[in-house]
Amino acid sequence: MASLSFSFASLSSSYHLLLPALAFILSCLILLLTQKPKSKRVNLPPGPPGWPIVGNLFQVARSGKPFFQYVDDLRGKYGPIFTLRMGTRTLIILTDAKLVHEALIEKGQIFATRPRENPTRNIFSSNKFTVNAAVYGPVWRSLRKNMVQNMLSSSRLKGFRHVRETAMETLVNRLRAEAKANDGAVWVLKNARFAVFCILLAMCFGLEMGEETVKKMDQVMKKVLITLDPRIDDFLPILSVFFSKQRKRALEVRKEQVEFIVPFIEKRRKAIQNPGSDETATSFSYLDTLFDLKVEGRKSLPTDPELVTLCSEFLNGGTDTTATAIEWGIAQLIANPEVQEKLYKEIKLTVGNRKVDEKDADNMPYLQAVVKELLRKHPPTYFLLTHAATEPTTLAGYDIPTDVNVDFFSPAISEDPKLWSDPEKFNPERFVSGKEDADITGVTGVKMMPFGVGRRICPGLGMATVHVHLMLARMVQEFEWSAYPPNSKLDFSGKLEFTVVMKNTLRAMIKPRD
Ligand code: HEM
Repeated sequence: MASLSFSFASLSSSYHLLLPALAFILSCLILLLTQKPKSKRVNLPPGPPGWPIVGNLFQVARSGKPFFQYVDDLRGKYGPIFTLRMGTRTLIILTDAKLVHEALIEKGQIFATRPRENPTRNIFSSNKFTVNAAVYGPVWRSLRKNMVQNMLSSSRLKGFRHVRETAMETLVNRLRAEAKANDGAVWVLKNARFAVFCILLAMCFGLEMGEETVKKMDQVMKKVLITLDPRIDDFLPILSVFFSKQRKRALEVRKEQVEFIVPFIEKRRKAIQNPGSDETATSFSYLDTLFDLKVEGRKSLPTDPELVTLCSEFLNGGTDTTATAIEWGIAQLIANPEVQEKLYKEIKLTVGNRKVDEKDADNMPYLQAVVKELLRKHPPTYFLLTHAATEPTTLAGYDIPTDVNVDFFSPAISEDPKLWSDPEKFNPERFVSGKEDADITGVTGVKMMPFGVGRRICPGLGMATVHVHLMLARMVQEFEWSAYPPNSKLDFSGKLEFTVVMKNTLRAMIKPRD
């Protein structure tokens, strides 16, 4: 889930702000130089030399490269663990599977917390009152346990089967209608996103919602994500005086989010207080588990704004991540028609003429291999997964203080030639033969980490897997996918938004199967 990591996407565009701020920074530098040196030197991992106060911010901004590219280039020079100083923030970046295992599995408890947040994020996380943002401790345990046991366990998931079935029908119908109106061409991400958003909305609020409400809800969520994009003053808080307009804007967006979502919370509350009174209400929802949730160490129940935050986390956690996986998946099936054909044959052989059901995935080893390869090659949140240490510790002989971000750069692992044969190639066969299998939870060894590993591993892993298998299988069962414009070559470069999406949003041709 990308709200978990900094996107840095807008950093280069803030470059012009750095120069006028320089004078301000220099005066602070004088102050800094007059300070006494600290008694004990900390032995941090190596990294590019930076300037006082701003650290490596200038280099990153001036490089003109996307931040993930910049990080990727550094690992060639500094090895599997290195340090970047982004203003007042220190990032220690890990790019090696063994080190990830040491940090997140062997020393899992130490690296299970999150670093301090910037003020904007604190507003939208109700001061760290979400599973993702909570520091490792009682609040995190209570929220995570509730989400996993009451919503994401396999028995709970089964209860929402009808929601997924309806969403799949809607998806197929929308694709058919869009293709009919556009000579066979459809947008992939947008349609996949809509389908999964509808599923999560129904699970979250337990209310049937019309298309217009769904769209409005989506707009509100997107506005929040844009507001959360990091700004230069997140790294140089002394510049925050220049960003009062943006701070005011963040408060306005939060107000809009709360005012839009609270009426749905009230509607659901009334529906469960008076069963049968609301015909749009379904039998169970995430909200039902939150109304009376007793959180360890807190006397009060969650407030309405906190419920808004928790619902938003549920929706955001699973929407873009899953839709992004589908976009890359369809792109790979187009680029590798033999894989698409083999998958279609497996679907035909397994289900005959009826529609694919989510249980069918258990009997489709090739579908499972395609999805695993897809998550290896294109982990949707492949950028930095951000953790922090609960106590000072060491990794690879270097000191890891508690006030630094410990970031995991997962593509370096899932494309490591020491771990994978021909890692650049999209090749589901590697998983069919069993020669190159990988434990996706990382417990027995880390080779890929699309859902993270260790105590903070994505709690939605099971649900996300069901969604990706089902959606991909249905989309291939119903349609033959090819490039748009016909015979054109796909560009597989990515760009960092909330997740790592295709740089050129995928539009594809579909032909209904017989
Ligand atoms: C393909 C889909 C998904 C992908 C690739 C994905 C990926 C991730 C990743 C990489 C993390 C960070 C792990 C870490 O910090 O080490 C994470 C955390 C999280 N994800 Fe997902 N996720 C997906 C779907 C979902 C779904 C469907 C939900 C729930 C509705 C969800 C809820 C969360 C939450 C709450 C966390 C925070 C966990 C914590 O801090 O304890 N995710 N996810």
